[in-house]
Amino acid sequence: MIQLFHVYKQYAGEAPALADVSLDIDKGEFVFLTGPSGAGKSTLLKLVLCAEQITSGQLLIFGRNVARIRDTSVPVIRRNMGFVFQDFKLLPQRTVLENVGFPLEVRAFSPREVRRRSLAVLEQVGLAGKADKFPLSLSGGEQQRVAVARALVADPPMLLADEPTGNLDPDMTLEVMDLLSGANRRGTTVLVATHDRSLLERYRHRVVALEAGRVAFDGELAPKAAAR
Ligand SMILES: Nc1ncnc2c1ncn2[C@@H]1O[C@H](COP(=O)(O)OP(=O)(O)OP(=O)(O)O)[C@@H](O)[C@H]1O
Repeated sequence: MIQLFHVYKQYAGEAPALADVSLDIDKGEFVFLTGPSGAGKSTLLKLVLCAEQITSGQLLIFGRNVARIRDTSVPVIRRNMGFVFQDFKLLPQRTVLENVGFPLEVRAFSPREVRRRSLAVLEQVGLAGKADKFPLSLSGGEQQRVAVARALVADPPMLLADEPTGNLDPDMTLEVMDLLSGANRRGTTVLVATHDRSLLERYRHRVVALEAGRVAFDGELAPKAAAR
């Protein structure tokens, strides 16, 4: 589903943000991307989201070489992805229901269908009662769940999340992780960047650890470390 071959990403600075990264993420996988601050996690997600371009190497997304992709094709690729950011990126002037329905609106679903599906996914994240509220009147955890609902509403084949639990307390963290795991069980490929080692140990998924832009580890944590 996502393949990187010897990918380098160099911003203006001297050291590359990603150096010689080769990875293969299959359909239906749940992958944690981890590593210290500055290791390149967000950069890798941005490349997959086509928000940044690789400097060299090859990146295939849904089998498509995106190094030579035209700007007009980017929305087509993104239509197959949901994303969750640490800072939520909710639209403050729109209600919770409207925020969640946004990905369906851009896909030209009828207003009735947008409402039906948005309410259903809000129910799933335990926020049906907040549908008519505005995001800023919600707690951080609730806003994050709205962001997850928005990412899931269109049932995307692929979900990307950058520190989706970074602002949450332990209970909310588990709730958000359970939502992501539920989507994965229904077939969505999930890629989550996180610093939080306890998540890696609690959820037995593939772990890709980056260090200074390079893959330092790729596999499952040893059973001893994976306290369940
Ligand atoms: N737009 C940019 N311009 C220049 N350098 C950048 C840019 N974005 C990231 N970098 C640099 O690239 C490197 C990797 O950054 P990145 O944000 O991908 O790391 P990260 O692992 O996500 O870190 P964090 O956990 O702190 O978010 C860092 O050295 C960072 O300073």
